[in-house]
Amino acid sequence: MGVIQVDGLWKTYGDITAVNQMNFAVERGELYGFLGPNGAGKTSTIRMLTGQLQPDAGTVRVLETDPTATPLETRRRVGILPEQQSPPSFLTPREYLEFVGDVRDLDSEWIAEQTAVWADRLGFESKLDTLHTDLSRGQQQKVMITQAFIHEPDVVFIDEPLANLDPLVQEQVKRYLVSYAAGDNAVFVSTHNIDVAEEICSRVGIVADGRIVTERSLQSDSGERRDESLLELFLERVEGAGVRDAPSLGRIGDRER
Ligand SMILES: Nc1ncnc2c1ncn2[C@@H]1O[C@H](COP(=O)(O)OP(=O)(O)OP(=O)(O)O)[C@@H](O)[C@H]1O
Repeated sequence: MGVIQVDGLWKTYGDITAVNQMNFAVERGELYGFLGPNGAGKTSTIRMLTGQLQPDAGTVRVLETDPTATPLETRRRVGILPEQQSPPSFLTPREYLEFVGDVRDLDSEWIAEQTAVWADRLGFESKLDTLHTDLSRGQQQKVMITQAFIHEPDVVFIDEPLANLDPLVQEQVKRYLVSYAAGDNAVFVSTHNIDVAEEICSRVGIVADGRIVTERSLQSDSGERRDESLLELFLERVEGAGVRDAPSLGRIGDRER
């Protein structure tokens, strides 16, 4: 069984089927990219994997916990960087990371040390005692990345990890994600950035209309990365699934062929 195991997952909102018989598994050591057009069901899936949303059917296991039955246990053991979320405006990064450490029962000295390590790594030392409301979007994203990793979880879920980051920090974060997964952890990244997925992911699942339409390993057996374009595969599979929200993809794909 994978550290993330999804079988027959199903979620509807009224008449809309957001997740439709989704199946996949992620193993330790993988940096798994979850790719799909707008409305494909990625956020709904992540929310069910992290105990924030109840499925209508199917089973989900994360580190052998059941996030639908014991969401707090799952959330204690994983890191989560949700889509477009900011740290609380009325706290500073130091206060917020202390709070995160408290919630996770971590030693306060250790959290203080880790806060310094992460502030140095991502370059927000000078902002540690500034209210989040006075930080830029990118500086807030650095704090959100820190809270997802600070307790060294075995599994991390990240929605658009590089949003708002400058190119230098993007490179650092990409390298960190690769090395973190390689350290016998699993990193699950939802992104629209196909180039980044192709660069850092060891495997991707392409989602369309609420299900995985294809999976691809991005490393050959010899460990070399493959030559075929992930963008081409994405366009072909998403169009093949007849996705409602992607009417212009054919034109983009035709131009590139
Ligand atoms: N709370 C909700 N109520 C009703 N419909 C919803 C709700 N949340 C999502 N949906 C619908 O479910 C479908 C899947 O949405 P979801 O947010 O999971 O997609 P996504 O792949 O994360 O999209 P994006 O890439 O645009 O963030 C969409 O059609 C969306 O409109």
